[in-house]
Amino acid sequence: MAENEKRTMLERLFGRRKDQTGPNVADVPPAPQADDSPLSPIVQPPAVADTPPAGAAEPRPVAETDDTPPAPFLPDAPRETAPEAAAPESMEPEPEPAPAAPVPAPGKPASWWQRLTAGLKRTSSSIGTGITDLFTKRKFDAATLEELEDILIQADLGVAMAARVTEAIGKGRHDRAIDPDEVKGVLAREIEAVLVPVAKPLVVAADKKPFVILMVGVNGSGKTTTIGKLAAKYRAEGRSVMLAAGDTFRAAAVEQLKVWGTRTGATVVARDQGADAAGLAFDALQSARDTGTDVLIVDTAGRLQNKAGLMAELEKIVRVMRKMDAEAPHAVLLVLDATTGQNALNQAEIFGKTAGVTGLVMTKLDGTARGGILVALADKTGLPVHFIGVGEGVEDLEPFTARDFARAIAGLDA
Ligand SMILES: Nc1nc2c(ncn2[C@@H]2O[C@H](COP(=O)(O)OP(=O)(O)OP(=O)(O)O)[C@@H](O)[C@H]2O)c(=O)[nH]1
Repeated sequence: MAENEKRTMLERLFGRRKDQTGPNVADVPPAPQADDSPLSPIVQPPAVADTPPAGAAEPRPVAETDDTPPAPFLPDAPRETAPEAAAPESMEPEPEPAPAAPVPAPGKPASWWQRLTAGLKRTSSSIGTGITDLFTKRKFDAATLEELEDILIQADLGVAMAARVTEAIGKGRHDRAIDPDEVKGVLAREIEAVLVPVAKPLVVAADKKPFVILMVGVNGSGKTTTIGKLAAKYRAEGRSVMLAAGDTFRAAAVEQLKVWGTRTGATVVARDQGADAAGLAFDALQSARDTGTDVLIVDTAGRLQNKAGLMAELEKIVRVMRKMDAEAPHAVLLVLDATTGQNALNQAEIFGKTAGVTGLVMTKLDGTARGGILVALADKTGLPVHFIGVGEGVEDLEPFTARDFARAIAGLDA
């Protein structure tokens, strides 16, 4: 790639003003006011006691939907083609999409490795096929190195990371024929080395009851879906779970959470649209304490009238919960949509500074050829990555493991 092209790419990737990214930037103030509206009646799970016990083989909520094709993205989900369209600026309620329900995809492979590789297929074929094409019947020289770097940049590994990996691959291999699998092997090792320090499980401490998880992220990033997947996971482990519908900005988000509550056997605490999210979180925490609930997961709005309003609301939620439990929330998970590409870096920076993010969940890795963004994130932020989402189904969320991810995106076997 020519120098000027690379500069243009650098500017495109990193040169944007911060205020052009993130949830909203308009400077229109009023944050939602506290209200006294009572908690809506707690939505009781249908038959929590009948829910499959720990270790139940299939946590899929609706087995009979197995033949249903995956639901399309909600209309407001950020797309790969329009990564900057993170959040419109209006306070007007958007048209209500049908609540996204957990949708097991038809004929999904059973093992995690198969699901992971299937989910990361777009990224791995872009990198893997690119490398195979590049190195078949060609020697390793400056031109192939440049092309390799381009392949990695296109997969969103980031310019700095791509340059580092390319350099490592090039070491001692100049002017000799090289097997594409050797290149993929070095690539996987380099990526794994970056990912190992951030691949940390989310430990639900048994002595924190409830263990409070606050979910943050821009609208459409997959917060509510991830909450549903987490609820299913914890319920399958035999824990009691309460969900607080803190995205009071969007009525459909509350409905969506209730669907997940019903399907996973988690209790849902909700209020009317526009209610004070911090008050709701406080009451949910109280209720979770009173009922001896193991895990409380608090949803939040991804879109408010502006970025400052959103951050103020998140700060208030944390402040208010700490009045009852000085250590709450015990985890603040930032949900990032992989299809937004480099914009995820800006979101990590903004939410990391203001919301006290303790870990990341990256969703929609199945919807992009640029899954390398997770490597760039690990490299730049060092934030722990707890889970990745590789599909809309309830089973498509798994703990993040460095080696598996690195080998999968390099297009190698387990
Ligand atoms: N393909 C794919 N789709 C996903 C994944 N995670 C979530 N989605 C879809 O992304 C869309 C948006 O997800 P939501 O969970 O509603 O996102 P949100 O962050 O709660 O959005 P708001 O409620 O608007 O703040 C839904 O259609 C989900 O099914 C994933 O890992 N892969």
